[in-house]
Amino acid sequence: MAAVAMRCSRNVRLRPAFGAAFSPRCCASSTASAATATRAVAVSSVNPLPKQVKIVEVGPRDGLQNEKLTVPTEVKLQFIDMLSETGLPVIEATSFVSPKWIPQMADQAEVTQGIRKRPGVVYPVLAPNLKGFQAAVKAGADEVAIFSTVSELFAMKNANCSVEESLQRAEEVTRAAKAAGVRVRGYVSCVLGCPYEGHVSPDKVAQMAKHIYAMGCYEISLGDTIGVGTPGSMRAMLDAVSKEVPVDRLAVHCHDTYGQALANILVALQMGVSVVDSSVAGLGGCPYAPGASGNVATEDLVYMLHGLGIHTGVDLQKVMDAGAFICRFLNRRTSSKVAQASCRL
Ligand SMILES: CC(C)(COP(=O)([O-])OP(=O)([O-])OC[C@H]1O[C@@H](n2cnc3c(N)ncnc32)[C@H](O)[C@@H]1OP(=O)([O-])[O-])[C@@H](O)C(=O)NCCC(=O)NCCSC(=O)C[C@@](C)(O)CC(=O)[O-]
Repeated sequence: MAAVAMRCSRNVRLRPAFGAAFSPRCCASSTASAATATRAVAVSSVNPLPKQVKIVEVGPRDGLQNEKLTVPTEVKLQFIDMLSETGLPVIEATSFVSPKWIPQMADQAEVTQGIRKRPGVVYPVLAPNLKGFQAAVKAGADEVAIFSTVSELFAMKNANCSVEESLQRAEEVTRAAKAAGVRVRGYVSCVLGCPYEGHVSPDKVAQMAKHIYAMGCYEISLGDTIGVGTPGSMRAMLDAVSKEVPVDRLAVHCHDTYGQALANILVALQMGVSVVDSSVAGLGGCPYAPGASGNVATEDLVYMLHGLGIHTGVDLQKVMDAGAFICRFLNRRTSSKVAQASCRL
């Protein structure tokens, strides 16, 4: 990795994430000070780092889609409303997929209709096919996301179709969306490895990204679905993809199975990417990607970006509060290292 040059910076003091009474599993005591300091540093690299990064919060969708415990609609709405107060510019709210496949998203219409939309915040929803798109629009969604993959076996397990069929479905959605004036984001899954097929060629990812971009998606999110990537494979993949799609139209979506997510994101930033997906408390994972763990935690991403002096517009404390809220409901420990550290665990 490139040499790190320190420069003068102000300390950032994180207040306690939440009180002991609020989350006893998480906080040892109400006096936990969580005095964590960060220094803004300049990372010298071939390309300058972006001054600003757009964070796409996927917690309410990717974060909850694989949870065993059914999360009531009111809890999801409170969670989304808390996230809306954090300064996050994009919050992926739910997915209009089959409830037989993803029972946790069965209340997609109620969630979409119930969000207290904050001006300036975008609330996309996943729509794998025309049926999902029409239901999403009927429920008031103003942006949708389609998904495909480079892996035949993953496409079959995840969406019960071939890659070709998934692209046909995506094409139908993007066409209908264009006619309806709805913006579409595109996901490509398994870009750094597939749970069924193993190694994935960067050129194949580049061709898929190009195809989906040509359909009219305004942004392509490159998913390391099972979190097997390394800074090396991320660099090789982005090298290939950025020859086909402008880098300012790319996002990265990193699961953290092997603990490489932040390192991979840093490489992506060095290569000019300035949109990053993340999930509060590190929740998430595709139910049809065995072995996948959660996404990079939004708290950890914000902490790193702010430490690099990169603007996000996000209030870390408020994100930690939203993470504590959902973890308390799920009765699970946060996967965010920053939230754990701030609780002095
Ligand atoms: C894609 C389908 C719907 C195809 O599902 P299918 O069973 O192949 O479709 P079908 O057309 O044969 O329809 C079968 C039944 O599903 C219904 N149906 C059909 N479409 C819909 C719809 N949109 N919403 C609600 N219901 C739907 C349809 O009406 C019918 O109902 P029935 O007659 O049996 O009662 C299904 O396979 C599915 O829902 N899969 C779930 C995929 C999913 O949500 N995976 C997780 C998200 S992707 C991900 O996490 C990766 C990502 C994006 O985060 C990035 C990364 O990490 O890489």
